[in-house]
Amino acid sequence: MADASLCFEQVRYGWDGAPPLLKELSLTVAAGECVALVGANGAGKSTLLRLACGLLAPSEGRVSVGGLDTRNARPPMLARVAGMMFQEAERQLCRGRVREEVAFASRLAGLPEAEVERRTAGALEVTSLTAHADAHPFDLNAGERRLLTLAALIAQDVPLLLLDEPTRDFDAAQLALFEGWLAREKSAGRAILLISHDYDFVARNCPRVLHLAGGGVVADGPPEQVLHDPALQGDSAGAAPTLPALCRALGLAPTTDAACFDAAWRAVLSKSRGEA
Ligand SMILES: Nc1ncnc2c1ncn2[C@@H]1O[C@H](COP(=O)(O)OP(=O)(O)OP(=O)(O)O)[C@@H](O)[C@H]1O
Repeated sequence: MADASLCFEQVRYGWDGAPPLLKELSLTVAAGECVALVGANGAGKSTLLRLACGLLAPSEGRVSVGGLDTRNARPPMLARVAGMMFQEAERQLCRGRVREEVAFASRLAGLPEAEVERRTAGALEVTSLTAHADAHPFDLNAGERRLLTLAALIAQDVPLLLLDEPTRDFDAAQLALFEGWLAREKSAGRAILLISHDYDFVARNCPRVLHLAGGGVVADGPPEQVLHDPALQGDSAGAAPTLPALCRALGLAPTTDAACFDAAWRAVLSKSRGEA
């Protein structure tokens, strides 16, 4: 897989007329990492993702993807390295048929038609959308529309994926499908930076979490650590993940792993039975 690294160096960015939203922000995401970006509403998470894919350019500092400086690289070059899923799926849908939407980026990249069709069929299958291939994207339900944006990214086959609240429209079956796909992509070495307010989802799927606040990354670590930062609990739309919260309430070491929790709790129970 091509170089998937993402690097922010001392990045500053402010929307027109507003005070700087991001200030001297530095971070890296390496190939094979699945990193969650969390923080309060308005902290600048979506803005950061747009900077990461080159839709926005930093006022100061440097953003690079796969070694390309986003300020200098041409959009077709960036599109070979990074793909983005927007927070509102419908905002990025631009074709009148599901299969056309999935094929769009590969066609734009000038791939041979046989390859475009192979990728499109594969992506529709992975996302369980084959039966909807000839539907209009706006005739899909919200979760299917979200899966359609995922299918388009799968067909684009880029090493770095930027996903803005990817799970927000999913029902339980769609979420399970998405988490299965995510696990396979992680082991294939794809780099993923995703925004989520669902901390249970983050705890299950992202070994590294970045907390964005005050224009910078204020915490960077495993979910057990970052998602329990009192500062995050105070200002975020999310809620502490259930399992570590339960561990804390029961006086156990926090874990996001159900089997570890089960073993620790059984040990406590058998100890208390022995003492009784
Ligand atoms: N297109 C825009 N034009 C001008 N200002 C914008 C634009 N998009 C975002 N902003 C400003 O940037 C701030 C941060 O927005 P952003 O969407 O990056 O935050 P966020 O952390 O992703 O929030 P949320 O969790 O609610 O999605 C907003 O409060 C808004 O004032």
